[in-house]
Amino acid sequence: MILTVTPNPAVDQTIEMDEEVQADTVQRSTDAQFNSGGNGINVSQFVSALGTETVATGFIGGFTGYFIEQDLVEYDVPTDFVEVDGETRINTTLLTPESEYHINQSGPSADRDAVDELIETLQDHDPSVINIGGSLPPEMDAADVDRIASAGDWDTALDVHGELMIELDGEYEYCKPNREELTAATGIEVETIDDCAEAARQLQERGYERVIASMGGDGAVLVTPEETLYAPPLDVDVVDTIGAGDSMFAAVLWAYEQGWDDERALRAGVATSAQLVSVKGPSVHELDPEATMDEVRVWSMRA
Ligand SMILES: Nc1ncnc2c1ncn2[C@@H]1O[C@H](COP(=O)(O)OP(=O)(O)O)[C@@H](O)[C@H]1O
Ligand SMILES: O=P(O)(O)OC[C@H]1O[C@](O)(COP(=O)(O)O)[C@@H](O)[C@@H]1O
Repeated sequence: MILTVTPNPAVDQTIEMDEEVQADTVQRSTDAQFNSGGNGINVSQFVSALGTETVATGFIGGFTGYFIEQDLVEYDVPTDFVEVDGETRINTTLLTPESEYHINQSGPSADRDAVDELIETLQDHDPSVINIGGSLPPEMDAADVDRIASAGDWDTALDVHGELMIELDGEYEYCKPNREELTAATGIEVETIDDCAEAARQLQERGYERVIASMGGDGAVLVTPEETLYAPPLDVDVVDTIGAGDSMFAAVLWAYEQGWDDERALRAGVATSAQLVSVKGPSVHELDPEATMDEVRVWSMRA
């Protein structure tokens, strides 16, 4: 079972406007919606859409935390969050004709006792894989992440900020940095596929067994202990790329969970993310990588 840990979940509020933002005047939105968010939660939604068992955990609080629990019922995602004081954050995205504005709150604190309670929750579920995704709340640090990863007989998959990736001391089975995270973790400006492979290999040397490094519309590189693979994206009409990386990671973990090899896991990740970017928003109830994964081309790169 793939269990996800979202240390700092969010209610994502998306507001659309048909004009640019101006100071000192009241403006009106044309559309607005709320979704539950945070990388781990997104991964659980995609794992569920792939038809596999999952549980979403992490820290929640207040009415916004309640919203997330209720919203996940809609997606058939069982939850087992640890409650903390304060309100789960609201992250606001403002879409105007010319620009996107993002304001992410810091969220309520999670102290050592809360992390201990979370570890007990994970142990009760006995997952085969845990996915830890997104930023850390106030008071939680890299040592807490190492502690969670080593508290059970599970594989740990990470999708956290690049700066945090290099503060960790534990051994991790999977990570999925995007371009910015690769640069933050290694200092390498990722422009070419070779840059991406080099940055991913450097991360692997720091204790990440398999690195799934994604480059948006330029595809993805998978570095394993044996080889380096590259796959370009599928040629699809892109509606938006919200949740692309989370859908890719969910599918790769899902594929490994089924015993698939590296090449098939990468194909599944590329096919699933292509399906997601072809529809509006990150909310899907069903994903079917097997319908298109044979169209994904995979090259072996020289190590
Ligand atoms: N414009 C695009 N066209 C086709 N596929 C895309 C596009 N953007 C993203 N993808 C797919 O989603 C994967 C993850 O996207 P990326 O933007 O790198 O992740 P993140 O959301 O973590 O930043 C890519 O490797 C690719 O397979
Ligand atoms: O934890 P952070 O870095 O503040 O980011 C949280 C935000 O990232 C998201 O998980 C989206 O992730 P992506 O930017 O990778 O698509 C939102 O749902 C959430 O509001």
